Amino acid sequence: MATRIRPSNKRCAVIGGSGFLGRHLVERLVDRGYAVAVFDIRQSYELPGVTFYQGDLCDKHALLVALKDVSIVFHCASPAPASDDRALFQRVNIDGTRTVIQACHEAGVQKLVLTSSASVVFEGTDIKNAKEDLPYAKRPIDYYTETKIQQEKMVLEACSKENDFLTVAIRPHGIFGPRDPQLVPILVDAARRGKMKFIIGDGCNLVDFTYVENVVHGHILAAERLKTDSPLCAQAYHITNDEPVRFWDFMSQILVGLGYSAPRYHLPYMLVYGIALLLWLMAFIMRPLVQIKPTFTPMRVALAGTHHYYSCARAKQDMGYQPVVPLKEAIARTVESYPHLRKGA
Ligand SMILES: NC(=O)C1=CN([C@@H]2O[C@H](COP(=O)(O)OP(=O)(O)OC[C@H]3O[C@@H](n4cnc5c(N)ncnc54)[C@H](O)[C@@H]3O)[C@@H](O)[C@H]2O)C=CC1
Ligand SMILES: CC(C)=CCC[C@@H](C)[C@H]1CC[C@H]2C3=C(CC[C@]12C)[C@@]1(C)CCC(=O)C[C@@H]1CC3
Repeated sequence: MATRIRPSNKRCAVIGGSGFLGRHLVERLVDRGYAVAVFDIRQSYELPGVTFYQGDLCDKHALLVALKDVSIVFHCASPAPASDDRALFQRVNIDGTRTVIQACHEAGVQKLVLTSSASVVFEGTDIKNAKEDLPYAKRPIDYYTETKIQQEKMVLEACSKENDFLTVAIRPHGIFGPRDPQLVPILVDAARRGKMKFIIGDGCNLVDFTYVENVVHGHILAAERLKTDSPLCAQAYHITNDEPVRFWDFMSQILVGLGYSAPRYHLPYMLVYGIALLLWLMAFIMRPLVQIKPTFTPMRVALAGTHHYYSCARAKQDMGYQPVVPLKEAIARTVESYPHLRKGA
């Protein structure tokens, strides 16, 4: 029988614990009796049982203070994909993750759980029910993804049974839920500016949107099942809701739930992609003179108009993963949690 960690004896750290996913993870860990250290460049809340350490993960000395007596580290810090800042992604996701690994070694941490991303294999074209053995994208869709690939490789390569340091990577996709600063706010902003009338393509493309509590569940299972003799060592796992949904149906359900109209008019995918590419090029050329942030980036159009959904069979098999909140319930909870974004609010 598999041995179970006794949470009350365990101290873990969540790097990026002030963020959307990180905070949900911290709350669940506290519920399960873990003592949690949060390490983040900002502190966004307070919670009994949680100690906050404010600092940059590129600073090993600051990290070492937070990792004292910690046996499990969850690394879910990253600059936001929308920042599109190559140097920042390189510094935090690559150099910073190397520093996290070094700090883990020096502090005697036994397990490192990385929040990677399913997009490490996405090149902007259809992905249907992909397993984890799909090769990394040769042409990643943006700098963020480029650095997530290198980050994942680095963490998995650091796994060493001899040195009693085990690592695993979780690849979520399209995380949503209460307090998410990205998905729902971007969507509502686009609706309020009259930009959510159109469906890109035929509207049939299937995508994984994953409720944050399911992603948290996957992380905690991974940490607790990661053992020297388990198949999880140095592996990556897709964690999804296991209910791929039409991208535009999902968007429509959120919009209608918040009182906005669902998109109705179809536009050809290639036309919109071409326009987005042109706008991106213009913004790039004019960068030295003026900073423009177009809503329609080629990356967003690709996300909105292609299939991208992933199999979580490996997580089911190796760690007994099953989503704990089904999609319908997850959408209802999410809509409920944004009263301030309702139409007319
Ligand atoms: N939101 C999504 O749909 C998906 C997210 N992910 C990954 O999940 C993780 C968490 O994402 P979210 O919670 O959505 O992002 P978030 O932006 O809400 O949280 C990231 C946290 O990292 C912190 N951080 C950033 N740079 C830091 C640094 N140099 N030192 C210390 N802390 C730093 C931020 O202050 C923030 O609190 C990220 O690694 C992201 O790549 C993966 C797939 C999908
Ligand atoms: C599944 C997955 C990886 C989701 C990531 C979340 C965001 C990338 C999406 C959240 C809101 C989406 C959105 C668009 C693209 C993708 C998102 C930013 C559009 C810009 C697509 C073109 C439109 O018609 C407007 C959309 C607004 C919302």
